[in-house]
Amino acid sequence: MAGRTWDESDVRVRANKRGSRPRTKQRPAHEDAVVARVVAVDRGRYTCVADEDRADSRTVLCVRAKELRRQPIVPGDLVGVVGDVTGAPDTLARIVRIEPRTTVLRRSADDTDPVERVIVANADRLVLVLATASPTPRTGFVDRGLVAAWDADITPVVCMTKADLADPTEFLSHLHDLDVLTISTQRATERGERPEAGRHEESLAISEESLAELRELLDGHISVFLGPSGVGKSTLVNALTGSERATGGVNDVTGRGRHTSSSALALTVPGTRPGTWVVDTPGIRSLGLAHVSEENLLDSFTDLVPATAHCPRGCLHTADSPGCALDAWVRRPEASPAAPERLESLRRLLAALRGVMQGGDSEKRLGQAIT
Ligand SMILES: Nc1nc2c(ncn2[C@@H]2O[C@H](COP(=O)(O)OP(=O)(O)OP(=O)(O)O)[C@@H](O)[C@H]2O)c(=O)[nH]1
Ligand SMILES: [Zn+2]
Repeated sequence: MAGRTWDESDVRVRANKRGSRPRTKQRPAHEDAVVARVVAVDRGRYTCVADEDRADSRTVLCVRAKELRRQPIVPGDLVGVVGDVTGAPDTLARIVRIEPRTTVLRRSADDTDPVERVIVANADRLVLVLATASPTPRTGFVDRGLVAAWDADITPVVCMTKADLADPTEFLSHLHDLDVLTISTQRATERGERPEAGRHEESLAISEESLAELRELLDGHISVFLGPSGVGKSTLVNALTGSERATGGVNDVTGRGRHTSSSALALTVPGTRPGTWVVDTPGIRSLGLAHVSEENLLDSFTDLVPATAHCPRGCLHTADSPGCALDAWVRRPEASPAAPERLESLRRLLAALRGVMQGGDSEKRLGQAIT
């Protein structure tokens, strides 16, 4: 079929007798649609898993119905699908409806494209992956990720990889005063040991204890993994999902040589219950925050918020704001040792957001400031 362009008219629409969608008055059309989870999007083709929580769950390749116009459909979305939903080879079904989303993870503007994009729908965990060492973990990445997660009503998790190389405790103390789930993972072999002879570095094994803990944390959730380059994110995702991102999985379905590098991909996690998904975000190293309001930004620094009650009215909370109560707050004897650094993070992010609002080269500035 190479070279041929499919469109909706190619689809033979056939009533589906096993439609599992509840019938409601609001949706008279497509009563026979089955509910499917979007797992990958590639040039107008949507790879979906129909009936994800049933024994007969299957992968169905879809196009979108014209009536959906240009509404984004992203991994994590639950959609109503009609047509041939058997998932048999060479079939193509049609997405006719996008179910209401519980959450939306956005990525805002980079400097060449001012449009804010939805990356993942319905995620309820944002796993910020950092390494204890090589590369050195940066608090700015975490602070920024926490803002993005809380702004989107998603529970953040900080995952420190390579615990075999260094002790994650000190870095994690940065999160001391915050309501954040943390976990650390490490390789299976002993510290300093070299990979087995003939074994490629990339196939490094993650310890079974680490994986069991992670599976428990992810069970029943839709979790987006995000991390700077080299932290071991792919190693983890591959170990959890059993997929080799660059080569396998969806490609069997879409028939593409390689998954498009910048889009997200939802993968199942063997050993967890149905409905558990890990969303890998290749190519996305950090989240722009241009869409986050200043108020939400401040609110996500829950450890610092109480101090602002003592600020003068209209305080901008910058280092040179007269009477800003934050400086004294982070130096209280009972404040966490990480507090001054958190304040710096907050001020960097505020400055970046304000730069954006004044019409600056947003993502670039945010990127330079934070990542
Ligand atoms: N010591 C140690 N090394 C690890 C661990 N996890 C991953 N690595 C190594 O870290 C390197 C980077 O791992 P990747 O999984 O490719 O990292 P990534 O975050 O996906 O980075 P990109 O491929 O740039 O996106 C590889 O050489 C891995 O073998 C770990 O727990 N301990
Ligand atoms: Zn202030």
